[in-house]
Amino acid sequence: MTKKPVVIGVAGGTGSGKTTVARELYQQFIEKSILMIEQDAYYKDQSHKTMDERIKTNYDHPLAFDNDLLIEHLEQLLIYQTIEKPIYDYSNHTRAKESVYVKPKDVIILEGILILEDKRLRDLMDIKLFVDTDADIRIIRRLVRDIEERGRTLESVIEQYTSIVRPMHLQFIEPTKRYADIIIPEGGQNRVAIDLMVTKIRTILEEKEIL
Ligand SMILES: Nc1ncnc2c1ncn2[C@@H]1O[C@H](COP(=O)(O)OP(=O)(O)O)[C@@H](O)[C@H]1O
Ligand SMILES: Nc1ccn([C@@H]2O[C@H](COP(=O)(O)O)[C@@H](O)[C@H]2O)c(=O)n1
Repeated sequence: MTKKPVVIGVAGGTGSGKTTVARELYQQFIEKSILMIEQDAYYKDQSHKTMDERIKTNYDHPLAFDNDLLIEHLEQLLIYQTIEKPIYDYSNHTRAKESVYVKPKDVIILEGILILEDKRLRDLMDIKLFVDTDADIRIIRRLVRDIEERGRTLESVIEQYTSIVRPMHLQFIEPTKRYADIIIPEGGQNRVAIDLMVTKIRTILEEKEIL
């Protein structure tokens, strides 16, 4: 059997705890061979647009992402080739000038709001997770995070959430829950779900004779 990395998708709405879950899983396999890819790194480059145009962009629509590049990179990682992953700059709403070389590993964690929306991406995943957290908790978490880490104001987060993030979540993100193999309520604090996932990933790796 030809060796092939295991791909685990972690989807869910903004602030649901996707990154926290993905990092928990990452930590469990850090001694082995694991890497993490954030769909956010594949937001389309907007360096040719004005700041005003960038601020007004809908970042919660499937078309905001360069999934072609993301798929190309996943396919390279699946045949154990190194990729040059873009770095996203949330403060400037575009790709940073720098990128990062990512070496292939046996386990790939792919995390992002719309990773289950694109069938081509779903077809590349061995396990699909959806982190399910109530909208009130998600917006509180997002408010704090976007102000502390993404250079936003209270007013801008509220305006973006009500006009774009919420309706796009209902239209595009929530419906992808149906594609998940496992739905994880409350994310990173859900020890039972994390432990189950770790056991499952180990089994897959053993079956593939990777561990
Ligand atoms: N279970 C939790 N309890 C409290 N805060 C949390 C929890 N999970 C995540 N957070 C915090 O909420 C914010 C968003 O979490 P994150 O994992 O980045 O979500 P996502 O990647 O889905 O947007 C972060 O600041 C994180 O530290
Ligand atoms: N320039 C940008 C790009 C994205 N966003 C928001 O990020 C959210 C996705 O990231 P999470 O870590 O929260 O899953 C998404 O809801 C976009 O609205 C942004 O605000 N600005």
